[in-house]
Amino acid sequence: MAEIKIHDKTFVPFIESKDIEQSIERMANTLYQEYENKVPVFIGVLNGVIMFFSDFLKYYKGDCEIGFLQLSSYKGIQSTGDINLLKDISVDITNRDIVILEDIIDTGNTLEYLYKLLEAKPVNSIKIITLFFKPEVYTKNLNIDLIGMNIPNKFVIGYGLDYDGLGRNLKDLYQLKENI
Ligand SMILES: O=P(O)(O)OC[C@H]1O[C@H](OP(=O)(O)OP(=O)(O)O)[C@H](O)[C@@H]1O
Ligand code: HPA
Repeated sequence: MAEIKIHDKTFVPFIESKDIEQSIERMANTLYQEYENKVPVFIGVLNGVIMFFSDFLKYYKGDCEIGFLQLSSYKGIQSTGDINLLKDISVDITNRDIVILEDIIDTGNTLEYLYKLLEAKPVNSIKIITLFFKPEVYTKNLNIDLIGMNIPNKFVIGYGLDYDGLGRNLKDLYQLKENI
């Protein structure tokens, strides 16, 4: 894996896809044990979740349904703190057991918005899971039910995550070089 340049920034290899997938397999098995006799609805938070969502489903052994919503708040490598709901939840979740899948929880601003959005919905239960988590910068007290990997506070791209629109199609995760 070599360094790559995207827009004005250089990124270095950080986590290989095979290690990411191992972590996802563990997450899928953990959830399967919890929902064995239920049919959960997995809701992906677009856009960043695309690869995680798809790989997670491949490893999940039970019956499940899916849906999506789309939120956006980043400009460059910074959270604007201003969350835009670009697409509301695409399926009826009334009385359902829902699991929200996030690709990354960083400041927690998006998670806080999600909690407020979901509070108003008549669901049976809610779990929030994330593939990547940055514990050093997470500022909220909100519960995260399952975390795939803790990562340091450095901007990452690849495996669905972007820097100003680019980099989502990289299969491995890369880290901003200037921060090292
Ligand atoms: O914890 P936070 O600091 O709020 O960051 C996490 C959020 O940021 C990214 O979304 P983004 O707004 O970049 O939209 P995208 O998924 O379309 O890239 C990511 O997919 C999370 O939803
Ligand atoms: N990379 C890409 N998108 C993000 C990040 C990150 O490190 N944190 C929050 N959204």
